[in-house]
Amino acid sequence: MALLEVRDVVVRFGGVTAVAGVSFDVEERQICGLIGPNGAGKTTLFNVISGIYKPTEGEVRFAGQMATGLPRHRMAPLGLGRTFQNLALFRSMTVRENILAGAHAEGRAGFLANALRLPAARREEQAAAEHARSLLALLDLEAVAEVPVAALPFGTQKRVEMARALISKPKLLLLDEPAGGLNHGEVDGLAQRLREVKRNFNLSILLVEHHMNLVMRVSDKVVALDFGKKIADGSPAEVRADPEVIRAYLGAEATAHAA
Ligand SMILES: Nc1ncnc2c1ncn2[C@@H]1O[C@H](COP(=O)(O)OP(=O)(O)OP(=O)(O)O)[C@@H](O)[C@H]1O
Repeated sequence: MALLEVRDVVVRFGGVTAVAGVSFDVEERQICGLIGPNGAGKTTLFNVISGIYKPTEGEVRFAGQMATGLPRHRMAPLGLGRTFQNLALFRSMTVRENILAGAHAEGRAGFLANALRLPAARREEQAAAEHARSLLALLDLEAVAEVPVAALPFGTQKRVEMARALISKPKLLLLDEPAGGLNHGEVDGLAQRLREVKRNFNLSILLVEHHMNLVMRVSDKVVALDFGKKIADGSPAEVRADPEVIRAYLGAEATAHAA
């Protein structure tokens, strides 16, 4: 059984069919890249998988459980972590505080135990602090741990967001354009970091990304969409050579040049 199963997902917005019956799987410990020209339906599908949109038809299963239509606060305990295209960090809080804020989804001790500072809550707090320390090291954030996020460059803030998503120990990490706004060197660093994160945490990653080079370098498999339909699904080499994919991208380029 695959970790994530997307089955016949359709999303309509009024008269617009943004996703027109897409199915694919993400296996355990797999990095899957979701690509496609502008308007292909990537963000819409990503929002269905992360629970922001309910599909018009079809379903998403996560670790064998139906995830479609679950309220968002029930997604993190299932093992789904995500980052956002436009960072969603607490800007006046420090890097460490932001990362720890992500640990709450994982907490089991409950509100009362936390309020009374019972031993179970204290143990959880210590474990989260320890985990935060290892994430600061892994994502090269130790030097800025006590700096408010607002004072940091965009590329560093993106690493903070990834650390915050990782502290809840997701089985599947959903990344929305992780390379967006990064410079060349930062994209190289990101490629290496994604592989390290997969190895260290034994998790799967689904990334929506415009940066083709990054997708082809880090993905174990790539799913390509065009006009809401899946046009290819395979290894990076297979998808890169797929005539439909080439046509979709060349067509998109020709349209952009004509505009
Ligand atoms: N909330 C909405 N209401 C109406 N139409 C929408 C909505 N969201 C997306 N669409 C339409 O659905 C289609 C797919 O959009 P989507 O944003 O999912 O594509 P995308 O592949 O993520 O594009 P991009 O690469 O430009 O972000 C587009 O035609 C878009 O205009």
